[in-house]
Amino acid sequence: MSDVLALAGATVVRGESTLLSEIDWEVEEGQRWVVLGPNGAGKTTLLQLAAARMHPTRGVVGVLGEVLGAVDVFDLRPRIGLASASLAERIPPRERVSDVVVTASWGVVGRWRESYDRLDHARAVELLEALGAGHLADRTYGTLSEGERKRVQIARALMTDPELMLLDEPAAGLDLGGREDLVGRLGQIAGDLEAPALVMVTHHVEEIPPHFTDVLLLREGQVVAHGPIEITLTEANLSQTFGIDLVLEQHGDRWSARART
Ligand SMILES: Nc1ncnc2c1ncn2[C@@H]1O[C@H](COP(=O)(O)OP(=O)(O)OP(=O)(O)O)[C@@H](O)[C@H]1O
Repeated sequence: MSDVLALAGATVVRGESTLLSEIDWEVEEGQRWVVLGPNGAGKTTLLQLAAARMHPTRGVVGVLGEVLGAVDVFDLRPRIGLASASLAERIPPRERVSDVVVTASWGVVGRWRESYDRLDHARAVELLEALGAGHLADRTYGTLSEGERKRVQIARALMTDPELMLLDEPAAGLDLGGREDLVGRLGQIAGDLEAPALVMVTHHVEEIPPHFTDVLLLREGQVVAHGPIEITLTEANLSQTFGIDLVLEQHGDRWSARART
């Protein structure tokens, strides 16, 4: 199995609820995917499967050539960069920003080992600089604004030089300037041929960065459509996904949507 992600009939059931139903999805090297869908569609659950942090109830989930259930997930997880709100909540507010980034190489949150390689520290600062957050390296995480925290989380997710990078609503809670800054930076990462395969979850087409290649539209745990953005992100598909008649517009390499009036 050479795909970055290969899901076949992936289904997640909790109690009476089916969170994901029969998902077939393949992500290949070099692809940059956006996962779009309304609240409760199952986007975070899908990302949890991709992050090897959840197993499917039924079906097969392949991650970086390994099948979940037949691999030690602790070997797999360092190969995956994940930035999510639930992970961010676990970062101690008093942690120094450069430590928040560098501890990713140990797969831990919170600095509990004293000896990090100097090279790790240099890389952490380099990544922070690439995200426009180099000047924050010596601050404590709890003192940062939401936008600054998002940039630190992304630097942290890149720290292990992952083969797959997963971003769960990276622009949530940002003001317009912060969102545009982050979308621009994510666009730069997406345009870098050396960057890992990317999967970004969002509710808003306005947050799709330039250079993203593919989209998966999810509604009530089921795939509405998936494939190259240019042919899959249509008014009809988006309207079906959100259950509302939408006008979708493309402006160069960005998108916007609003209800049809
Ligand atoms: N352990 C659980 N038991 C039952 N239902 C659950 C469980 N975890 C999640 N759900 C439900 O599964 C559905 C999908 O949740 P998920 O967080 O994946 O959606 P989402 O698309 O990421 O939503 P949002 O955009 O609001 O973050 C939701 O209706 C949620 O309430």
